[in-house]
Parts: sequence; structure tokens; C-alpha cells
Amino acid sequence: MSSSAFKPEQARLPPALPLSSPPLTKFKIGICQLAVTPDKERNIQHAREAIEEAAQKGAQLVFLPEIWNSPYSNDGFPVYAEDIDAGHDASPSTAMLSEVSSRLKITVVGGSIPERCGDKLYNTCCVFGTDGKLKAKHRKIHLFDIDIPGKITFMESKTLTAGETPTIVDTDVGRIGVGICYDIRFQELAMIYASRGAHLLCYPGAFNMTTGPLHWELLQRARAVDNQLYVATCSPARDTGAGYVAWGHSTLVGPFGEVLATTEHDEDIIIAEIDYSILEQRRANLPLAMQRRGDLYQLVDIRRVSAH
Ligand SMILES: O=C(O)CCC(=O)C(=O)O
Repeated sequence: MSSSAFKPEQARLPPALPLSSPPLTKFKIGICQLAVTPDKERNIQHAREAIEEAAQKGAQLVFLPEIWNSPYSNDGFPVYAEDIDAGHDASPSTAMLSEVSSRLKITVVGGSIPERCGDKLYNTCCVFGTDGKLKAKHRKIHLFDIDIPGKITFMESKTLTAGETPTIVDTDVGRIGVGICYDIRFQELAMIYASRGAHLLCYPGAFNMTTGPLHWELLQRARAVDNQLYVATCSPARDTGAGYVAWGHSTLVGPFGEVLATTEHDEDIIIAEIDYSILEQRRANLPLAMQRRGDLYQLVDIRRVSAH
């Protein structure tokens, strides 16, 4: 039997960056699992109050769910979409996130909202710094198009356009890689964030009653243990009367794959500690980056990560 040597391509994943020293090594994250209604104004006010409560409990990073200002539906996306780039008047949801992050001096990973840009719609996560400035905008890269007959069929691509750029952002609470829901299924995205020195991956997500029980926690723990970093997820609370019933179970996973904090499916605010010194410790315990056989297998460098 002849064996042909594997010839790696020229374009390569860049060498892994060493972990940068984040401004804060230890801090609290507040993960707000919110009930979402058809009333956008109410959703915005409710999210504001949840962020204030999390900050009041000591959270320096507050994290919201996927599509928190609108029902999760292809009918809803065009109606609730906001033009984020057109300023605060055109986007009351991000105006609130900006105001609250600067007033409370916290970092906000603002879940996601439907975004309108020209004639396109996106599922978009905005990250605000402690000065209230928009630091990064992640448009969901992998649209949620699945068909499990008799269980769940959803085609985001009916209304939404996929984003084109992975998003990694330096904040006062570390280097954060952002993905939205279905993005969590694509491990290459998490790997490239890890290779660029991310400390934490944030995935706002709304899994469902079919894939949620089997895959939601599994995927978070897999992304965390493979990449030896923190993974946080934030879901809307479950509403059994809604057209799309979310699984809930927002979670924080540590770099050993351990669930550090989680919740059930009702509204809740998780306050949990993140300690980045543990990243070094786990990477020393299991020096995977040193042991990786890049001579036998490598990812192609996609060279499209936007660092803000
Ligand atoms: O991947 C899944 O099973 C669910 C994904 C999802 O709900 C989403 O991307 O909005």
C-alpha cells in the first residue's frame, strides 16, 4: 500500500499568540437570561434593569442573550431590525447598551439584535467598552438553517445575511472572541480565537428543545476544553407560548471543561467569577499547544479576523 505524504498548504494559521495580560485577571461576569416579549420598548427597559442589577451585584462584564429585543422569528427580524451604524436615534437597543455601559463603567457583550444595513439584515452582537463606545460588532457568520423533520425546521437565511468576519476584541475584561449561537458548532472559529490569544469566548445563543438538551452544554464544554479558555453562553428564558421555544440554560464553563455556573430555563441572572490566572495553570497542566503536531495537520489561515 502506498502512502502519500501530507503536504501542508502554504497559507497557515498564524503561530499561537501568548496570552496577553488582561487589565483585570479576576472579575465577575453577569449573564442575564431574559424573558423576551413582542414589546420592544419593554424588552429594552427590561434588559437595562437586568444589566443594572448585574452591575450592582458586582459584574464588570454583563452579557445578554441572542435576539433579546425581538421575538426569534423570520417574521420578526425585519420588523424589529435597527440600523446600528446610523446612530442612537436609529437604534434604541444599542443606544441603551452604550448609555448603561458608560454610566456603570462596565463592559457589555450585548447579546444580539436584528440589524438592518441597506437592504440586508444580520443577526448582530455589539460589544461596548466601559466608556460606552462600540468596540466590536459581530454579525453571525453561520446562519441557523436546519431541518430535523417533525422536530425543528428553521431557515435564518430566508431573511438574514451571514456575516463575513470573525470578531475578537480587547476589552477591560480580557480578549473576547464572539460567536452567535450556531457559530458555536464550528470549532475552527473557536480555534482561531484561541490562536489569537482570546481569554474568553462569548456565544449569545437560543438553542431549542430538540438540540438544546443534547448539544448546548456539550458544545460549550468542548470549545472550552479544546481551547483551554473560558466559554460563556447567554440564552433568552424559555417561553412555551412563543413560536420558537428556547432551551435556556445559560452557562459559564472554565478552561478544564468544568461548568462553573448555570441556570435552568426561567429568567435569571448568573453572577460568577472568572479568573484568568487559571488559564496559565491549565495550559501548564496540559500543554496542548506545545504538543500539537502542526507538522501533520494545520488549519488554513483565514486572515480575516478583525481585531478592534
Ligand atoms: O445549533 C442549534 O442547534 C441551534 C442554533 C440556533 O438556535 C441559532 O443559531 O439560533
